[in-house]
Amino acid sequence: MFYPIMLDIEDKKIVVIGGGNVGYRKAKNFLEFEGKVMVVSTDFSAKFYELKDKYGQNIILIEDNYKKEYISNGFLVVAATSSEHINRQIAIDCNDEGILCNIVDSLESSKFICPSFINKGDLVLSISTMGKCPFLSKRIRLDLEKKYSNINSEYINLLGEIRNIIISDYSYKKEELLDRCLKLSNEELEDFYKQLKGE
Ligand SMILES: C[C@@]1(CC(=O)O)C2=NC(=C\c3[nH]c(c(CCC(=O)O)c3CC(=O)O)Cc3[nH]c(c(CC(=O)O)c3CCC(=O)O)/C=C3\N/C(=C\2)[C@@H](CCC(=O)O)[C@]3(C)CC(=O)O)/[C@H]1CCC(=O)O
Ligand SMILES: NC(=O)c1ccc[n+]([C@@H]2O[C@H](COP(=O)([O-])OP(=O)(O)OC[C@H]3O[C@@H](n4cnc5c(N)ncnc54)[C@H](O)[C@@H]3O)[C@@H](O)[C@H]2O)c1
Repeated sequence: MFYPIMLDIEDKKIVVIGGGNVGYRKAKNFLEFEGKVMVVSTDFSAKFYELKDKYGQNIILIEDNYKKEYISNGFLVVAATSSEHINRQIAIDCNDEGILCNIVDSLESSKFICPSFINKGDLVLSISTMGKCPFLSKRIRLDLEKKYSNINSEYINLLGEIRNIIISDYSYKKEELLDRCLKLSNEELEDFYKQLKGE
């Protein structure tokens, strides 16, 4: 069973082996959450050079075949090569070293898996099917993206400010007020905030 968790990846060594489509998707997601990623691959798809331009020192590209030394002291490792054999070897090496690994072609050998997610600053929605059907995870993500398209980090911050006022001044009707907030448009929420502050 996989337990859903939010991991602090700041200043941790993250290694992705394999520079194709899947390795790209995994590396990009770590970078989006301010991780630092080393990618080891025999060759790289062109999109990796765009990541290098965007994220600079946070991504290191090593053009080489996989060797065990690359995962040494790793915190997280993703095996995303096109070779089933190499991916299995990476799983064995990670187990020997006690490193958490995600083996993209083997749920059974993975010690963590990557959910589909929507990142809206302080609101993160993640979806997993425990590996049963990633296609469904993606479909639900696309549906949720549409449904919650009005939510952005400004909206979450504003809700946070309003919640603070509600807790300190109106705690006796906290639920009722929060419920009202969630029914308001962004503009109406701004007005409500001003009203609460007495402006
Ligand atoms: C969610 C997402 C996140 C991400 O990749 O970070 C993700 N897979 C995504 C897409 C996707 N993956 C595949 C297809 C083609 C359709 C199909 O085969 O179903 C599509 C659809 C597409 O690409 O359109 C093929 C596939 N995936 C896995 C295997 C191996 C196996 O099943 O053993 C194979 C067969 C490979 C082969 O054929 O050789 C395994 C895994 N994929 C997972 C995650 C983990 C479980 C997630 C969960 O619990 O749902 C897990 C277990 C491990 C892991 O990768 O962490 C991302 C959507 C991101 C988004 O856009 O929102
Ligand atoms: N988990 C998922 O979401 C998911 C989705 C689709 C496919 N897959 C699986 O992911 C794997 C990779 O798919 P892809 O589309 O990225 O393939 P790809 O062919 O685009 O990329 C594979 C990369 O692995 C590198 N590579 C091969 N042997 C290597 C070695 N010995 N050392 C270092 N690098 C090596 C290649 O140079 C290439 O860059 C496949 O096994 C596929 O079955 C997983």
